[in-house]
Amino acid sequence: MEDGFSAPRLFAQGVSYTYDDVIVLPGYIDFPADAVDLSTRLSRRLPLSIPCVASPMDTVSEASMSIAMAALGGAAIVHCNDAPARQAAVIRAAKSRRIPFVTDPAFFSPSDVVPDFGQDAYALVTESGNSKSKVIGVVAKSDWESLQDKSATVSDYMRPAPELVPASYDFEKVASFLVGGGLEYAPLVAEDGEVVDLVTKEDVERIRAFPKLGMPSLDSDGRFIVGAAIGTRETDKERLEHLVKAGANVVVVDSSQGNSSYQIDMIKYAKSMYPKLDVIGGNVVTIAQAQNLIKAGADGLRVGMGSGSICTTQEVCAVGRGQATAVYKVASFAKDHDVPVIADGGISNSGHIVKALVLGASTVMMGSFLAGSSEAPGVYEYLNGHRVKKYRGMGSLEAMTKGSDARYLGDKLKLKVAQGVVGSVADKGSVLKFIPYTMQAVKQGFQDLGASSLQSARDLLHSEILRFEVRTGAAQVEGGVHGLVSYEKKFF
Ligand SMILES: NC(=O)C1=CN([C@@H]2O[C@H](COP(=O)(O)OP(=O)(O)OC[C@H]3O[C@@H](n4cnc5c(N)ncnc54)[C@H](O)[C@@H]3O)[C@@H](O)[C@H]2O)C=CC1
Ligand SMILES: O=c1[nH]c(=O)c2[nH+]cn([C@@H]3O[C@H](COP(=O)(O)O)[C@@H](O)[C@H]3O)c2[nH]1
Ligand SMILES: [K+]
Repeated sequence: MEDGFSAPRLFAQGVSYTYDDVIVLPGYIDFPADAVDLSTRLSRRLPLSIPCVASPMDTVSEASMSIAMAALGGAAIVHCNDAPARQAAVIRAAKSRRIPFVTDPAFFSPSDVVPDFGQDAYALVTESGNSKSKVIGVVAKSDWESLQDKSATVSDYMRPAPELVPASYDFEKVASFLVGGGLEYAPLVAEDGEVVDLVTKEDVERIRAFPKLGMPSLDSDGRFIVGAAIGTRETDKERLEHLVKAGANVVVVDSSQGNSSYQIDMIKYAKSMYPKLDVIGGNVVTIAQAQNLIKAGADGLRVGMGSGSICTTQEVCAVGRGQATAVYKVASFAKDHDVPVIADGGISNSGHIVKALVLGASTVMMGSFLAGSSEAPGVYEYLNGHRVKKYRGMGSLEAMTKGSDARYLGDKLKLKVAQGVVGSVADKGSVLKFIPYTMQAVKQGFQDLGASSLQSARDLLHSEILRFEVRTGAAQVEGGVHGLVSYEKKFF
């Protein structure tokens, strides 16, 4: 007897469904959750060990996020709401190290007086007071605080030059260098002599308290894989050159509606200039859009229009698609061309990730899910007693105005209409902690539906063994916490 709907039948009803509308029926379990393999591809030639990608947004993805996501086995796409040289510098910073965090220490010169330590316990002293000159000592904030004579120069109370660690060392190597050597701190130094960071014993302890890191995303030189966004203007060709020189492993052509002559030309240009570079196109939500971008040479597709948490496109332009339908339709088409699909936007819990992957996506791209982390750009603020970080749409007036110098140069006379909002999200701590828990939850979801890998989920989907149903409003209420006077929702 038939039970539930197959995906083709579910998505052929003329209804735009999103993740919360659908539910996956359980399958048969004959393996432990830990055996679920979430390894995948970001684009045709770029493998990842977890299906997570950080959005190219200026409140999400810069160096710190790129490093942490690559260390976890995912990736981040550095946003392009900045001058090309600045975006390239972010890529270089991310690729200059193999540890999963950035501390961004202060640099002083020996003649400095009244140094500003910021939040740091230590700062580096170099010959000319910048990262490009030789390390000659370290100053501790505590030493400065206990100084009687505050007019002393840094050279009067600095500690001797510390032992240096090559920036190519990964976290475990740096940790054993510090701990094994009984050291308090050590500067990370690149091959060209530039000081990349200062790692302390406290950093090592903090990272060791997080779940153990899995297989990081590394390029053939053993450096972290980092992606970058570009636009579709003439000036983006020059940006692309900067990014490729900086070592970007993949570029995402970043438009809300990717099926345009502008984007098709840009994909063709990028593929002809840099044949070894994977180029991801988007955004798309239909088969016809996907077809054009694949024909132009796209190595990956970003799917989602209006599904983002900060996104007002569907309200403003009346165009878009429910995200579950969009992912299923585009992924079903793209698989026949061996083009991986990124389900972009609308992810607010691990169940959404399971649904996106089960419907054919190879990865999920997340903005709001990551924007409250310590790795996202910006500082924490307090709002009605909650610790929050700012999160804004790249189509919000604020972001458009900020990017106007770079992105909208020449468009100054055009009327700008926002397709996004500015808001804030709750502090979530480090992605190095909550992404491993999220991945464990995704593995449990895969186990419940009887899929031990992304490929096996896809086989179940296309053989129509995997069954779905639409949830009514009441079923959605039932599926959430209900009927309690009060409760606390703790994820891990
Ligand atoms: N995923 C989504 O649903 C949405 C995402 N966004 C995000 O907001 C940001 C801005 O997106 P868009 O507004 O789509 O930026 P965009 O730069 O792709 O497009 C802005 C406008 O410029 C036009 N344009 C693009 N290239 C051109 C060229 N070479 N010559 C002449 N005109 C050209 C486009 O047709 C469009 O009217 C992106 O980061 C995007 O990801 C914005 C809205 C929706
Ligand atoms: O309509 C939009 N207006 C915007 O201003 C905007 N900025 C980002 N995005 C898209 O939203 C995705 C992130 O969505 P989430 O916060 O739901 O993860 C991102 O990855 C983008 O695809 C926008 N969409
Ligand atoms: K939305």
